[in-house]
Amino acid sequence: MTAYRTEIPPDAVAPTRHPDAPAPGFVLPTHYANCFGCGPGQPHGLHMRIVVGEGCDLTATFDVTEDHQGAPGLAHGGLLASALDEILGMLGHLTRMSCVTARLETDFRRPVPVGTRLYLTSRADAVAGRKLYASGQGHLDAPDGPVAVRARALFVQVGLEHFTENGRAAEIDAIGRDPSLITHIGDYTVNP
Ligand SMILES: CCCCC/C=C\C/C=C\C/C=C\C/C=C\CCCC(=O)SCCNC(=O)CCNC(=O)[C@H](O)C(C)(C)COP(=O)(O)OP(=O)(O)OC[C@H]1O[C@@H](n2cnc3c(N)ncnc32)[C@H](O)[C@@H]1OP(=O)(O)O
Repeated sequence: MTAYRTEIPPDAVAPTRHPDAPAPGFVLPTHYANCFGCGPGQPHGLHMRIVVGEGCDLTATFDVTEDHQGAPGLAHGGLLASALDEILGMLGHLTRMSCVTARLETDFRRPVPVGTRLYLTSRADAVAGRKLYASGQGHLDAPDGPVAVRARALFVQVGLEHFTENGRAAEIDAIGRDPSLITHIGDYTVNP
């Protein structure tokens, strides 16, 4: 079995913000209405609202509630990793790469109490062919608050067939009936 790593390879280049990437301040639309991370149609989801930054970077806030507990009054680590996965994966909107998470490394540096507002950031660090390397973190209660969680990730660009060939037929068929359930990379209105 391959021992995978997330180190940026020597042939990687700096990520390029696509000329048609949304402007700083733009709130990215959900990529799938039933996504656990950002979908409005997902009652148990995180409902993250992700905002485009000045470079190849994004920000979001995430309010930790009693629904997110792992230990009494503290956030579940896997759930915090999910929030980071979401804001990292959405970087593909800036580089115009439709990606899935191949690897996600998370450091939990401080406990995150219920009632915390986490200020999340992500940025694209490098691109090597289909591979997008990214990093992100979550600050406690203020954009410059203490770092509670941080992550490094590798995303791999995939075609539409990744979803159509692997997703359950019921959900794929539902998109066929209602294409507004998904937003493809680049398929949004910047100035509605
Ligand atoms: C009609 C329906 C359409 C629906 C579409 C709707 C929306 C989607 C569009 C955009 C998404 C937008 C935003 C995303 C927002 C949120 C983020 C959430 C994202 C997720 O939550 S997504 C779920 C979890 N995710 C998976 O479910 C992936 C399962 N997985 C696979 O599907 C394959 O594993 C895949 C595709 C990753 C690779 O497979 P593959 O066959 O295409 O390519 P291959 O294996 O050759 O890897 C290529 C190069 O990556 C290196 N590599 C691969 N894996 C590595 C690892 N772990 N560590 C280090 N390096 C790794 C290789 O070493 C090689 O490197 P090299 O080229 O240098 O040799």
